[in-house]
Amino acid sequence: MNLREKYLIPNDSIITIAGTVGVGKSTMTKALANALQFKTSFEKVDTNPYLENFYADFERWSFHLQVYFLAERFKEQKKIFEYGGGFIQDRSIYEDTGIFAKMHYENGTMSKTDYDTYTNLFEAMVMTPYFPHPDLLIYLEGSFDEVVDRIQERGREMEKSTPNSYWEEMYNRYSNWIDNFNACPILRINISDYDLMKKEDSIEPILEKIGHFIQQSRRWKSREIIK
Ligand SMILES: Nc1ncnc2c1ncn2[C@@H]1O[C@H](COP(=O)(O)OP(=O)(O)O)[C@@H](O)[C@H]1O
Ligand SMILES: Nc1ncnc2c1ncn2[C@H]1C[C@H](O)[C@@H](COP(=O)(O)O)O1
Repeated sequence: MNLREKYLIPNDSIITIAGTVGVGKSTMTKALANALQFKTSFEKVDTNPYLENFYADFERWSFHLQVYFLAERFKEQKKIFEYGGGFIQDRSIYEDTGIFAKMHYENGTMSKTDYDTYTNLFEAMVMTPYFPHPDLLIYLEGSFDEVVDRIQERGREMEKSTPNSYWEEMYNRYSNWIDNFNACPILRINISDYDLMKKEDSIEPILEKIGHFIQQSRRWKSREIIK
């Protein structure tokens, strides 16, 4: 019996990993996909044509970057839909609007006109049959110091040279955002409760929780349909 069967995780599940920059989403995405033999949907950082410019000048590039991310994420959503699930997704589309676009608008680094255009586009794209909401959003959380250490350790120059106040504001916004998030079921995991680097089998308790959550939420959904 493989791990997916052992923990009763349906093979058409869609699991999204959310959390602030550097918290460990990509690492978790790889580990879960590997354990479950699922496909992955990653954020492409190296080939993003706007990201470096954006970090150098938020005001000039924030709208361009948001539209780029939205288009990329929408293509990924469409792919997940066409495959019929069985995916682990690195970061949710909800974070683009709920964290990044909002933060830049509220800080004055995205104009109201651009923010309204972006929000209209987001709403038009999300209200389509191509948009499968995930079965589960896994929210990774840890202390601010741990997160900043990981950003430094990973070593992307554009992030290392961004002031800590940017990461701190993002960290606080994430905490408020997740407390009010209700678009799909959430499983919160603290990064100090597992260590995928040193203990490979620390994925198993996470798989157990995922199986439990998805079973429960699918039972709920089928009850709602019967009603
Ligand atoms: N469980 C872990 N223990 C220790 N270091 C980790 C762990 N998960 C991720 N890291 C390290 O933290 C950094 C950021 O991880 P990454 O998965 O790229 O984060 P994200 O995708 O959330 O930005 C990387 O250097 C990675 O090797
Ligand atoms: N929607 C976004 N707006 C601005 N910046 C974003 C957005 N989504 C991701 N990013 C940035 C943040 C990081 O520098 C890289 C990759 O994120 P990570 O959390 O490391 O996967 O892109």
